[in-house]
Amino acid sequence: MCFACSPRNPIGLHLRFSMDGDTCRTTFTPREEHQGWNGCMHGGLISTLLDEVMAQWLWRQGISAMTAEMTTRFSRPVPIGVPVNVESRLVEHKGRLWALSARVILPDGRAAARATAKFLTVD
Ligand SMILES: CCCCCCCCCCCCCC(=O)SCCNC(=O)CCNC(=O)[C@H](O)C(C)(C)COP(=O)(O)OP(=O)(O)OC[C@H]1O[C@@H](n2cnc3c(N)ncnc32)[C@H](O)[C@@H]1OP(=O)(O)O
Repeated sequence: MCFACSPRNPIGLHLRFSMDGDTCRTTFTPREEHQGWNGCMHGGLISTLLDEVMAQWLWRQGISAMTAEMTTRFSRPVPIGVPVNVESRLVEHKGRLWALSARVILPDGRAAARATAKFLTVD
């Protein structure tokens, strides 16, 4: 029962994804229970959004892969109650290794966080 995407996980984020050309997208509005710093979404949960949108890009191409490495830059706070768009793209693919990038975008179009990650295909 995935914490990020399962509709049956009672404490999950219940994210829903779609492909838009070569981009995987989701939206999320953080609530009080997702707070870290006062009034802002917890950074670990922002990382979850970024990790999941990249994993889902792969899943939607029929690729089962686990996150092997991820780097996140938090540029601006994500305020509680404000909807954000989250998107990912493929950067590079070599053998079992897939490199992707992702962003969390505020309603004014500015990126609040960016990540790059390496995924390895698993059986
Ligand atoms: C019904 C709906 C279902 C929905 C499902 C939605 C799915 C989405 C859910 C997703 C949830 C969200 C996502 C999550 O939360 S995924 C969960 C978080 N991630 C993990 O738990 C992963 C833990 N790690 C592992 O299990 C293993 O380390 C893996 C499987 C990743 C690799 O262990 P494995 O034993 O298989 O491979 P290897 O170690 O021999 O390495 C093989 C080669 O790769 C090279 N290498 C390794 N690492 C790196 C690196 N960082 N940069 C560059 N290269 C790297 C390495 O040098 C070697 O190269 P070479 O020596 O052969 O040349």
